[in-house]
Amino acid sequence: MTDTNERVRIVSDKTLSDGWTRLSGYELDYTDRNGATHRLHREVFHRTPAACILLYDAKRDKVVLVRQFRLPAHIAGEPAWMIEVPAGLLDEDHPEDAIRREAMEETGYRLREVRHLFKALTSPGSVTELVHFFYAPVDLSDRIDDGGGLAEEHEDIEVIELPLAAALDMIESGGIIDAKTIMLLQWAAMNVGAPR
Ligand SMILES: Nc1nc2c(ncn2[C@@H]2O[C@H](COP(=O)(O)OP(=O)(O)O[C@H]3O[C@H](CO)[C@@H](O)[C@H](O)[C@@H]3O)[C@@H](O)[C@H]2O)c(=O)[nH]1
Ligand SMILES: [Mg+2]
Repeated sequence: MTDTNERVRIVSDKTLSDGWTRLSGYELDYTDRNGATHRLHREVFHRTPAACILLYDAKRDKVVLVRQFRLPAHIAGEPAWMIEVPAGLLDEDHPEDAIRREAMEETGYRLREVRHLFKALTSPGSVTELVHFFYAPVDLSDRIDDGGGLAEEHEDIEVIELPLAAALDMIESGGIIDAKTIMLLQWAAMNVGAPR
């Protein structure tokens, strides 16, 4: 197998925008599978890593989800108060520490056992964002706070508890259109939920 790094030489990296997310314009020399080298221009959004989690109460057969306004969904013409699994940026923390913090801030659940499932690049053609996926079993006694997000960041997060089957149905009906949420609900259907 060819060392793919030998096929890629970054020639330059120019910052095109440096707001909440840095946008770079790269020039690179890319050698294709036939051995021909081409100078390419590619733009990359530098997002930092994130984590998300499926909270599942097996006794009640319910998943714990959050609903919040997402401007990019609004701009894309999709329903913008999106139903998602709890998620957040790592902010330099270890992924498990970060997801415990985010679960508490957004849902008020204090997690006991947390399982790392897998990681995924959410949009690898243009964005560096790597998301760590977690699962935690919960029950009602773990909910020690209201959640709702951080007031100082103007987070306005509603906690929604749904039967797993109802959440799965919302994927098909278009009520849930967030990719990481769809992935975790489908993982649950395959691994922990009651057979449908
Ligand atoms: N989008 C955006 N958010 C901003 C900005 N400035 C500040 N924020 C704030 O940054 C915070 C991020 O909250 P987190 O809970 O850490 O992240 P998240 O928004 O839930 O992000 C997760 O889900 C996204 C959508 O799937 C992912 O894109 C993201 O990587 C992560 O997984 C929010 O309070 C948001 O208001 C901005 O310019 N743009
Ligand atoms: Mg969040």
